Amino acid sequence: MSGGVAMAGLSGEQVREGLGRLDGWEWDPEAVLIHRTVRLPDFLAAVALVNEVAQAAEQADHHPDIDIRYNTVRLALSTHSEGAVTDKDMALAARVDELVAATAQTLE
Ligand SMILES: C[C@H](O)[C@H](O)[C@H]1CNC2=NC(N)=NC(=O)C2=N1
Repeated sequence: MSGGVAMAGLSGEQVREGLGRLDGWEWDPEAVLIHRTVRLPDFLAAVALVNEVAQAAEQADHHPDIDIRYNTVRLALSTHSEGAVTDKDMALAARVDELVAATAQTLE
């Protein structure tokens, strides 16, 4: 094998195991992604969270699909180059969880 980090798609069991260590993420095996939805007090708070996620994404060179609807942010992670959910998705999801946990206020 040449240099670089192997980034194999995770098995269903591995994805489930990973989700057990995350907060609020769900797996969509048909869409080949994991997703989490966060509700915030208002639109600007939603945009602020997305800005923090954007910084983390740039650092990781891994980028979620992001949907903002007023105060609700849906994040989806998949490794497009692999056509699979990988450890890169799990790692960024864990980072997102930290950012959400550090957010002043989230709504149920
Ligand atoms: C060159 C660069 O590393 C790739 O294009 C990265 C960028 N961000 C990415 N993000 C996601 N979610 N999947 C990818 O396969 C991916 N590829």
